[in-house]
Amino acid sequence: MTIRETTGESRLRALCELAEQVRELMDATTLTDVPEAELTAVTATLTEATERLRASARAAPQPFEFAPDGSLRHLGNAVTGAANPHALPLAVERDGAAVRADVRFRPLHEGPPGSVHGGISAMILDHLLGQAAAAAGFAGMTASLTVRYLKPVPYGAALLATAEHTRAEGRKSWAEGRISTQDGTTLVEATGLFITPAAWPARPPTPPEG
Ligand SMILES: CCCCCCCC(=O)SCCNC(=O)CCNC(=O)[C@H](O)C(C)(C)COP(=O)(O)OP(=O)(O)OC[C@H]1O[C@@H](n2cnc3c(N)ncnc32)[C@H](O)[C@@H]1OP(=O)(O)O
Repeated sequence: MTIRETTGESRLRALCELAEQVRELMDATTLTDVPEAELTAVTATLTEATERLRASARAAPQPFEFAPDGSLRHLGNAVTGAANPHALPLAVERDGAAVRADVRFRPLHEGPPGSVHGGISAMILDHLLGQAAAAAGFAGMTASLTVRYLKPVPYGAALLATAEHTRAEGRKSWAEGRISTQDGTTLVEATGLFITPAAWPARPPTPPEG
């Protein structure tokens, strides 16, 4: 894992604003019902905007880096990274070896008509379980993830995702978590095995919040 010094905060803010606008664009694209000519015109505008962004490009998304307050962050992460339009972004809060995040999926995440794609739920839980393991001091890579889909996950509703570290054995560590409604009904639950690669330090740096 390469950790670099803080990038210019003003530029990063602009990058995060761009990513947020792209999320808005993705939502609008998913739901738009404008006439075909308008679709064609917007596509031309976006093609031009895409080329402007590609005028200068990095080889990889924003890396792990230290924020001005000293915390570690990963703005390029697909789940939590504010500079990555793919991310919700999930804002993860930590309480000891447990973590929680408010989640509101969007029509963009549709799998079966009217509900969220199972792979999207699994991605959120994978990340959250990984953060729970890391919060307990056992940061690692997902070796396996078992997901049980109990009820369809709606989009548009305020949901809660929680996870906690359960046990560790050498470099292996286990966590479990779930996505629930605000009234506590579990919709999806998961257990995961995380392995700290032998090459990593024994107790790697605390992972970024959110
Ligand atoms: C901090 C923010 C949270 C981030 C959360 C998001 C996490 C992710 O999405 S990570 C991305 C997805 N995961 C990956 O890409 C992982 C790819 N796999 C790997 O890199 C490696 O296989 C890795 C690191 C998991 C294990 O490799 P390595 O350390 O060489 O394992 P190895 O030495 O062979 O085995 C160690 C132990 O784990 C066990 N093990 C290894 N792989 C697995 C597996 N897939 N399933 C079950 N057990 C396994 C072995 O049997 C062994 O057990 P024991 O010690 O009891 O004999």
